[in-house]
Amino acid sequence: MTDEQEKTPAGPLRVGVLGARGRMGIEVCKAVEAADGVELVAAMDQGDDRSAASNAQVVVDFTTPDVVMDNLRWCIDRGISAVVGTTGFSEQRLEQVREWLARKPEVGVVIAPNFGIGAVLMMQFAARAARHFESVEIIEQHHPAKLDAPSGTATHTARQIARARAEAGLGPVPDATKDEVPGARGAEIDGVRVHAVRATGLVAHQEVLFGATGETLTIRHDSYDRASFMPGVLLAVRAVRSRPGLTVGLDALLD
Ligand SMILES: NC(=O)C1=CN([C@@H]2O[C@H](COP(=O)(O)OP(=O)(O)OC[C@H]3O[C@@H](n4cnc5c(N)ncnc54)[C@H](OP(=O)(O)O)[C@@H]3O)[C@@H](O)[C@H]2O)C=CC1
Ligand SMILES: O=C(O)C1=N[C@H](C(=O)O)C[C@H](O)C1
Repeated sequence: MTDEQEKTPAGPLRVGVLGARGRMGIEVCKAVEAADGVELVAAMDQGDDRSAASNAQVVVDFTTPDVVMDNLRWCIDRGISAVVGTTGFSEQRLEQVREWLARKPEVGVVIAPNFGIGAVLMMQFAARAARHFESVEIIEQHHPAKLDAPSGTATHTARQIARARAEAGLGPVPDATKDEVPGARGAEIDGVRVHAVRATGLVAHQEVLFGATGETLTIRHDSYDRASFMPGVLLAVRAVRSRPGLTVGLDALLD
């Protein structure tokens, strides 16, 4: 992209997609092609030459946790903003992205564990409920082709709940059970139990179960179709260049 082209006003926002032949990538390409004010300029998958996306102003990444960091570095080095749905972002990875961005202060990156508006609200409601209940467990349910467990959404939810519990001064979740079979009580993320279910027919679902004396509260979200993620993806694509630095989650974009 020459300086002259970059200065040219108006024109649709040029979007590239990485992971374009995957389940999410296919939906994203369709959504970008159908949306106003954005143009799909590159649809790249495994084995394609990524440099075809060099003229994009925003790259959307739905690939795999093992390649996403390399893709992000590539985008940031070229001054391309990025919207990332790929999972696997530990605190260390987020810190690494912040370091790369410090050298390119004009670039924006949005990394969201879930682009479903309902899912974002489900996580917010769970964080809000957390301080009122001594017990909490997360049950995430996905299609069996999903590569990672627990889901990025469940991990993010668990961390937010743990933070809210700590701020409220709650101790550990009560649990006298001894695992007779390893894994019977699920995984533990920051002290919150997370159970991952995989079954044909599912897309992406999560329940957060809270318990207190004499009552339970269940907060549940279901994505029945990957189209459910597209309003959030397009929102981030349109907003990312006006949000330099790293934005984690869609919350700030929905306010
Ligand atoms: N944040 C959100 O709202 C959502 C996040 N996700 C996450 O998005 C990711 C993708 O999910 P999904 O679409 O179901 O997975 P898929 O496996 O269907 O798609 C991933 C695609 O990325 C391709 N790929 C692998 N390496 C590269 C590379 N280096 N460059 C470009 N493309 C590459 C894969 O190719 P190949 O198959 O040949 O390896 C595949 O086509 C997962 O981490 C998932 O958890 C999913 C749904 C919603
Ligand atoms: O792989 C998926 O399908 C999904 N991945 C994301 C996650 O791990 O949370 C988002 C959504 O749950 C679908």
